[in-house]
Amino acid sequence: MKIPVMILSGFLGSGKTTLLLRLLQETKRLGMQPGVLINELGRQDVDGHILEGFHPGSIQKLLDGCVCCSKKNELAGSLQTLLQQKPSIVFIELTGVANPEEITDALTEPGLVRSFELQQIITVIDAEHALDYNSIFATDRQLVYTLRRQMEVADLIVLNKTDLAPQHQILKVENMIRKHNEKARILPTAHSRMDVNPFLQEIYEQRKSSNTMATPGIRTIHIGKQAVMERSEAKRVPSTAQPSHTRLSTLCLACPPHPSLTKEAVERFLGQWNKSLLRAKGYITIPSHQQTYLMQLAGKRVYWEPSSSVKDPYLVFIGIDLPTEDIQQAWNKLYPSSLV
Ligand SMILES: Nc1nc2c(ncn2[C@@H]2O[C@H](COP(=O)(O)OP(=O)(O)OP(=O)(O)O)[C@@H](O)[C@H]2O)c(=O)[nH]1
Repeated sequence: MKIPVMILSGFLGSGKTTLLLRLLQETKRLGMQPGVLINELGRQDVDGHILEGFHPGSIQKLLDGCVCCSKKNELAGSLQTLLQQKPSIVFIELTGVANPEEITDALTEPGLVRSFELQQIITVIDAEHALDYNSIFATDRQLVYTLRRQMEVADLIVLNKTDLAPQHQILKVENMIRKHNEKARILPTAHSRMDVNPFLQEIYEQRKSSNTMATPGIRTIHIGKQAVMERSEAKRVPSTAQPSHTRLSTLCLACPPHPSLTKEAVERFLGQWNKSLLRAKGYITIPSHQQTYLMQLAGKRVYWEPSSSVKDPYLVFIGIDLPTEDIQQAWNKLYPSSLV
């Protein structure tokens, strides 16, 4: 029986990892064995740390590039490694700038098609910021194209961060999504909180009975109480896909503890680069609190979450035309590591 694959797509910071955690909690509850493939643009792995404790050994990481372009050749190897763990389901969390159809294409290649079967593409949309992206990225047509494809090829759209957007804005985002995808169910959520059991229960039952019910080209998707039959090939567009991004770059800053490192100072530093900075995340130890935090800049918001300490704290920046050298120099000036 082929291993079902669930792809999680959606722009940077929309809530993919938050949803992945929910899916993993439910797979654990059902006693299923998940395999996870995480792809991150930065060299340092932030999401992998967040998932620590979940099924160690069954997480593969592809760092420092996007699996739909520069890391594409490594996708098959990572999936083959996961295969050795005999997972009952595989989740692939894409980078925020990945075009999911590139991965669906890769899954149909000879080395993988016999082992894996695409079950579902879930795209997570940030209700607070989605409407701004078209104007923010007006000059980067490839990125606008990618964001559109993320919506168009989705089977389910999780409209997340509804706690941060007024109702009239949520309706506008729904209309925008509908223009790009007439069929997919749109599920408004906060903190990617949704009932993931129906997705997994069906797979669990299928694998228990090893009963291949699927008619070729048709799959049954259960969302909540609704079951939708649809022809999968209708949405699978063969590779006219383009690489998903052009001007994106990443930077990793080392953050050894420094006496003047405070949350406020870090937020001021992030604000300095807000023209080009799209996302930042990483681990920082604040000496005055004697505490390490997972810091996340997503959209215009900064989140601080207490975390267990990490060996070498770091921050990953992701942005368009990011002035990486200027940022590095400014950081070194503020926090020379020799002062540690
Ligand atoms: N207020 C609010 N915060 C959220 C919600 N969902 C996620 N967050 C926070 O937003 C930040 C980014 O969430 P992630 O789940 O890491 O987003 P992501 O899509 O995986 O991000 P990338 O992997 O960088 O693309 C985290 O600090 C989350 O706690 C939500 O619905 N409401």
